[in-house]
Amino acid sequence: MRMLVLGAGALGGYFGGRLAEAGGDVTFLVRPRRAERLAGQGLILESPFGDARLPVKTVTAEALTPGWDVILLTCKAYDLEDAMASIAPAMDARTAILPVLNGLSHIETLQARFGVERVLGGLCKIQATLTPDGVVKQLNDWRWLTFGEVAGGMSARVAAIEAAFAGARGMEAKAVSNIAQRMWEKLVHLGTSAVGTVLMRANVGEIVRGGGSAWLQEVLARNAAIAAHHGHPMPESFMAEYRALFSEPGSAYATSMLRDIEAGNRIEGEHILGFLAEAARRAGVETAIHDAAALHARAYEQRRAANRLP
Ligand SMILES: NC(=O)C1=CN([C@@H]2O[C@H](COP(=O)(O)OP(=O)(O)OC[C@H]3O[C@@H](n4cnc5c(N)ncnc54)[C@H](OP(=O)(O)O)[C@@H]3O)[C@@H](O)[C@H]2O)C=CC1
Ligand SMILES: CC(C)(CO)C(=O)C(=O)O
Repeated sequence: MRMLVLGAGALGGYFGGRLAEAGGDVTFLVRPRRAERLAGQGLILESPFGDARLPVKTVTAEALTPGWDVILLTCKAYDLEDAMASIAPAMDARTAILPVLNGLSHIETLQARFGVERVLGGLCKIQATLTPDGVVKQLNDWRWLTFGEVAGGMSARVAAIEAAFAGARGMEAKAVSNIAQRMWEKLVHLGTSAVGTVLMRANVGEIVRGGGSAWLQEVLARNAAIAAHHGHPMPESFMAEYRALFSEPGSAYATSMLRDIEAGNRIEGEHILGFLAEAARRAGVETAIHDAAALHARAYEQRRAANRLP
């Protein structure tokens, strides 16, 4: 299976790197600065499952030609337009796009551009980051890449992707028959942790130790109500797992959005927090907390644009 990975950041670097390490046919579609760094130092992974420094194949957008089975799309939501323009020359009738972005609305955007049949659903449960010196760091043992046909059911192509990743260490890739439901579950999970950690500028343990466990549970309940209104009720087993996750006083759990804020980077505020606030309004769920989180993200972006970050 020929895989093109757009982006060699936290997720692209980690999952693409693990597949390359296992002998998979992987090429990274990167911008010139990252291409230069990868050529110089290789792709460096630091992970509880074993570190690696790998020579990897790269290509830049101008040199891209068709002939890929899968494009693993790992950009941030604010780069989606540019990423779609970059992958367009790679697309042909056999190519499936597997996006791992958080959120939901990118699926329709990709379908509108490339056709419904070209786009898979996908999500990741992992905590990883790209350090300023170009190292992909996995921060704990979360390692799951989950994907499937947006319309539901299994297919030869998603089974083939699962098989391609089978030998890769430090990750578990799974094809599922209900990816739409699973993406809503991820949004409820991420929505709770992003609203919580971004509004409080603290990790889950710090919020809980500060007396915020009940508040996090309320955010979780509201996100579940939003998902239910949109046709995706959360199973009780899911709620039990995340009620426990959001009550742990010792937890160091934080989101990629909080890490980006702390590093002064752009964030996916509208794509995740703005989307959730709007979805809450449509669902008739009390919106005050979601509105505050979305506003907080917008105010952060304003401050960043004004060059006034500490
Ligand atoms: N990090 C995490 O722990 C998790 C992240 N996610 C989600 O996964 C998605 C990706 O996040 P993450 O991996 O952290 O992001 P990163 O910023 O670490 O990586 C994204 C990469 O995409 C590259 N990119 C963007 N546009 C293009 C383009 N047109 N051509 C080539 N490369 C491009 C960027 O390259 P450049 O360096 O050139 O800008 C960047 O390196 C997000 O939606 C995030 O919310 C989900 C679960 C966990
Ligand atoms: C929910 C979480 C923390 C884990 O995958 C995530 O998606 C993120 O940090 O962006």
